[in-house]
Amino acid sequence: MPFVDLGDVQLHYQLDGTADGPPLVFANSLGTDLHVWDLVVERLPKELRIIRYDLRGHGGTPATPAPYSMGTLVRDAERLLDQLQVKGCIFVGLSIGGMIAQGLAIKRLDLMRGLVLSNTAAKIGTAAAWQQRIEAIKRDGIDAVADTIMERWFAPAFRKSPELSHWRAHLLQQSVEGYIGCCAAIAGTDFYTPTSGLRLPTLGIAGSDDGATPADLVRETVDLIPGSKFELIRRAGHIPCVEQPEVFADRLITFLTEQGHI
Ligand SMILES: O=C(O)CC1=CCC(=O)O1
Repeated sequence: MPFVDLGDVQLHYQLDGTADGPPLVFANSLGTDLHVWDLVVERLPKELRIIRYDLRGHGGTPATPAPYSMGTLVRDAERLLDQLQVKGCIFVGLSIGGMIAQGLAIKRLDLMRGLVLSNTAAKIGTAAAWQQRIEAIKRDGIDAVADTIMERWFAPAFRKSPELSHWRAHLLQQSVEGYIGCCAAIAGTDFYTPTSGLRLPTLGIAGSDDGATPADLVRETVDLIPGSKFELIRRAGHIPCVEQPEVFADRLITFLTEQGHI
């Protein structure tokens, strides 16, 4: 279980692949951890240096007191990459992880040679809706909103599969403090203007049945970056790396190949 010491928190990460290979970094979504990438990572070329980490208050990274700002979450990613001496990575972010990816590219373009923005946007939802979710969870726990979240995460067919209970339990394992801390960071983020100034190779990925960041919203953000590519994954909701890992890995490998990263 490797950690980097960020001062106020020990950030948990995992390495796969080849230590001196081209770096590929993954940031998870709200209510998940680095295992959300398991089914994709196992399909990727072993020559890559694959770095996955757990957002603050998720998985093996302890929670610090909520609320968090997006600046803090971006700094966590920045310090991880600096401490691991990563330069020229392709950074893959899912949902809030994709907001962190945008924030890091805006702040430290020198760390990156490409972005993969999966099921994310420059702005997700409204501050009022996130505040309502924070209050509901403080009052009744994550369990009270878990069924609604499953509808946002997964397409109807997947919701009938036995795997649903695994991902519901996965959500409930996350720290309440970490979860509401990250909700506050999303509530306070609008990257529309700075993201439209980004100039780097970008792949956007959306799910046809995404109940949290609909495909049109993802496309609107990805289109802010000139030359970006967009892929729609059918029969997938908000977490296509879990629902359609073969397709997700295939689209990612194609992008990595086009960029000369593998
Ligand atoms: O739980 C949701 O609504 C889905 C989501 C929004 C941001 C994120 O990371 O997950």
